[in-house]
Amino acid sequence: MTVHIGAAPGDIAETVLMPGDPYRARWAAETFLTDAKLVNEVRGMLGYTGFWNGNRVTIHGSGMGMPSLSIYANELIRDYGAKTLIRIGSCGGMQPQVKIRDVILAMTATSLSTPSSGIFKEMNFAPCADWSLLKAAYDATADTKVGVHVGGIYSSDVFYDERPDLNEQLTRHGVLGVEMEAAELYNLAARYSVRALAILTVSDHLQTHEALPSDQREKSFGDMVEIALRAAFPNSAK
Ligand SMILES: O=P(O)(O)O[C@H]1O[C@H](CO)[C@@H](O)[C@H]1O
Ligand SMILES: O=c1cc[nH]c(=O)[nH]1
Repeated sequence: MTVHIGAAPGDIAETVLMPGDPYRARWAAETFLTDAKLVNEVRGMLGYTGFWNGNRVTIHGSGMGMPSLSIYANELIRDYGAKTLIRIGSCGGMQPQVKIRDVILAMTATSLSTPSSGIFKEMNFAPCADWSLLKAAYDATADTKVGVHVGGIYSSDVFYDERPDLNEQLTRHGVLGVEMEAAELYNLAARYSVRALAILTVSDHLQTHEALPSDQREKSFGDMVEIALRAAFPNSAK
């Protein structure tokens, strides 16, 4: 047990899928895993461990924002031995070719600040995805019908943004979408020599102002979960 995770030692798999929303964790575990067991519910942050095609996997919420993600990712890596962490999140589209429900594989994540900014100080560290996971995820999209984009995203500290000028510059520089956790996940993965990738489904669009309702953000992102599982276990027969 840690301060924020009630799981017993050994209850967490080496591969962890991390949605921001704990109810998305429950939905994904119930939909994709066999023998899924609830291993954490401290503060309502649900975590489940079960099997996908015989492979042991945990699906655990991160909460919203990098400070929250940092707590869970630190404890999962340092106390429970997680080795592969894949964020399965929602994001806002920032380019015209990025459509609602498309999937983004985040190669890198720009940020204004992260919980690691205090360590990096004046350095502009470039957090990036694990190449083997990114490639496996891209390969896994070959059979999907959803639109897929690979590139940079923006990890914002805020959802209600008062700096439209920043979004303008990010869009101008090809950033595909905005969310709130990936940059710190990539920082922590680099620090502790584990693998990380953020896979995001576009839930709303900053230019068209289309938006999916919250129940669909919780329960309808099956393509993304399937891509994440196939990326984590590329040799597993489907
Ligand atoms: O859908 P999740 O994974 O929570 O991700 C996105 O949604 C939340 C904001 O609504 C933030 O956590 C953002 O990163
Ligand atoms: O952080 C987020 C997540 C989804 N959509 C957004 O616009 N921002």
